[in-house]
Amino acid sequence: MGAEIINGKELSKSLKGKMKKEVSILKDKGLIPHLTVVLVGDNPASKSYVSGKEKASREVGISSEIIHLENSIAEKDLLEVIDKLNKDKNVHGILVQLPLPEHIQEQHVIEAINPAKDVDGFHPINIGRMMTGQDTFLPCTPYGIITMLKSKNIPMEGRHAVIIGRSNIVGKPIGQMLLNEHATVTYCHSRTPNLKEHTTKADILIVAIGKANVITADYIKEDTVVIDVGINRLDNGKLTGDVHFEEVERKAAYLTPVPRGVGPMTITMLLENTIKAAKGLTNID
Ligand SMILES: Nc1nc(=O)c2c([nH]1)NC[C@@H]1CN(c3ccc(C(=O)N[C@@H](CCC(=O)O)C(=O)O)cc3)C=[N+]21
Repeated sequence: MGAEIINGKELSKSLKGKMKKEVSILKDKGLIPHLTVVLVGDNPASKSYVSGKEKASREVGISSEIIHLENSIAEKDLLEVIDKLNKDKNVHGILVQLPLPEHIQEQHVIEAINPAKDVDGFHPINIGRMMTGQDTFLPCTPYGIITMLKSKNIPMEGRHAVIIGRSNIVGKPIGQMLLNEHATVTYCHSRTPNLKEHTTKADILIVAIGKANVITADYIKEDTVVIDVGINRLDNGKLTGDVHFEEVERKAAYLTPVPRGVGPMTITMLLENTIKAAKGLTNID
């Protein structure tokens, strides 16, 4: 037995193949989707994610550009850069890599992006549209998770989804999106007493804690679908998730690996959102 592994890297590959065809049709019509990524400072993890986004864009024929700014840039100067991109007709998608330096308020930056170009889906207008079930840019990581579940025809309707983590970019939105798919949703977080009491009732368990290997087999019942959103770099340089893979693999029905799980899907959904932005399909002004 053992869990079926949902390989995000392979699923990404097949989705990117389809997108490549779509982009080439758009190009024939004179429309080249363009993504601008704004990177502030020299955080090594951010740099590596940004180059992953650039590589994936290239693979499907999306034109992408990185604007690299000094760590010391003033908030008002960053907002000016965003304003220029908002006004540039050739820029369809804008992504400001997070986290930002401490002297910059992330929320100011997120709210400065034109919602019609907000391919991260972080703008309050897009969050509101997502919560009310309207067509919009869905945040990439949760969108990737839903896409992984659908790729395996895993039912969500009436299932009990338990989420560990309540960040604005993963925990909160994945709960809302699962609710839109008619799941019953429980949110857990760092102040939840008796975490196990909740996780052992989950049909679908979304783990976004940010601590290596904490979810062991005793946290789940048999046949749970376990989605590991954690990315932890160990001292030996290896990447690992929040889920103890070997233990949970023996008990779960499905499990996503780290690496090659949710991470690559996050980038792939960003490409989907960029194509959507280029086509101007969201009815956002
Ligand atoms: N505005 C903004 N939008 C984001 O979407 C965003 C962000 N800021 N800040 C940071 C997080 C993190 N994130 C990841 C993307 C790809 C992988 C990924 O491809 N991971 C590979 C491994 C990559 C490696 O080896 O380092 C994998 O899991 O297989 C991981 C993490 C996007 N984020």
